[in-house]
Amino acid sequence: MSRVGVLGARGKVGSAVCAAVDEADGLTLAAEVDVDDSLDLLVEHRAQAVVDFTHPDVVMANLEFCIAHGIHAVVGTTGFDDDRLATLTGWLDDAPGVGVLIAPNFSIGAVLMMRFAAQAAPLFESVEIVELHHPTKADAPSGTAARTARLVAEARRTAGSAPMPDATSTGLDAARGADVEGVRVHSVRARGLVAHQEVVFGGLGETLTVRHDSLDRSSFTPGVLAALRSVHGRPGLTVGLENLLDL
Ligand SMILES: NC(=O)C1=CN([C@@H]2O[C@H](COP(=O)(O)OP(=O)(O)OC[C@H]3O[C@@H](n4cnc5c(N)ncnc54)[C@H](OP(=O)(O)O)[C@@H]3O)[C@@H](O)[C@H]2O)C=CC1
Ligand SMILES: O=C(O)C1=N[C@H](C(=O)O)C[C@H](O)C1
Repeated sequence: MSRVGVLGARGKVGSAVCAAVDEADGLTLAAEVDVDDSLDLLVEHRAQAVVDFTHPDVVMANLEFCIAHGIHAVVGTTGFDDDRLATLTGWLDDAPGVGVLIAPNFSIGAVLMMRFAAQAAPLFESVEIVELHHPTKADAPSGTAARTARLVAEARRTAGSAPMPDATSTGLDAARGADVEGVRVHSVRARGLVAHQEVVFGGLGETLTVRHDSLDRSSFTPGVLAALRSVHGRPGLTVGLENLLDL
């Protein structure tokens, strides 16, 4: 039986996670923490693991506290670059036995979308990513899109792919999207959307579009519960839900 604290408990995903933990066998919802609540609640309520769906600006301070107090963490909050991951690894080196699992996306469909995109990447001349989200999202591009772009870029580098064709020589700033390791990423924000992504591949006389849609935030909770059930057995840093799946 693991006692779970949820950080960002009143947020869009955090509230869905609280409900899922509350109903899950073998997990107890021990603490619900949101903005302006003290992290000491986690210690007072003897949380053994936390789930963090807060904000990129606060997630590092949350994790520093948890690791220092020997609390495992399952993290959905975005904003993890190489510097942040290196800092986390340093903290974890000083806290043997503590596990932190970060996933840019906890939905099974998104994990498969990233995997399929990486598989297709060396086989097409062109690839661009379009991510579409609700307008209350703080970060652009999304963590999922950034991760997909890096996986695609790595697959193309490994295969020795030629540069993508693109004759653009004039245009408005940002019209061609953000450049993530040479892969163009376009971010759409619109009311009504939840979380969606298309990876568009182009080859001679054909295109392939790999698309994933999270239609409801319940899409993230099975992955979060699976991570909670395994994080205590994975000391150190794990990045990506795919590490828990037999793909
Ligand atoms: N990896 C994944 O599968 C997914 C990741 N995400 C990511 O998760 C994060 C949260 O997303 P979402 O739920 O949509 O956002 P919300 O804004 O709906 O929820 C975040 C919650 O955290 C609260 N909060 C802010 N600061 C703190 C703090 N220091 N301690 C505790 N709680 C705090 C916010 O309060 P207030 O509003 O008052 O600031 C809010 O209630 C984002 O980074 C998002 O990109 C989202 C979906 C899936
Ligand atoms: O903010 C969101 O909503 C989401 N954030 C994550 C991201 O940035 O990739 C995961 C999913 O796209 C939903």
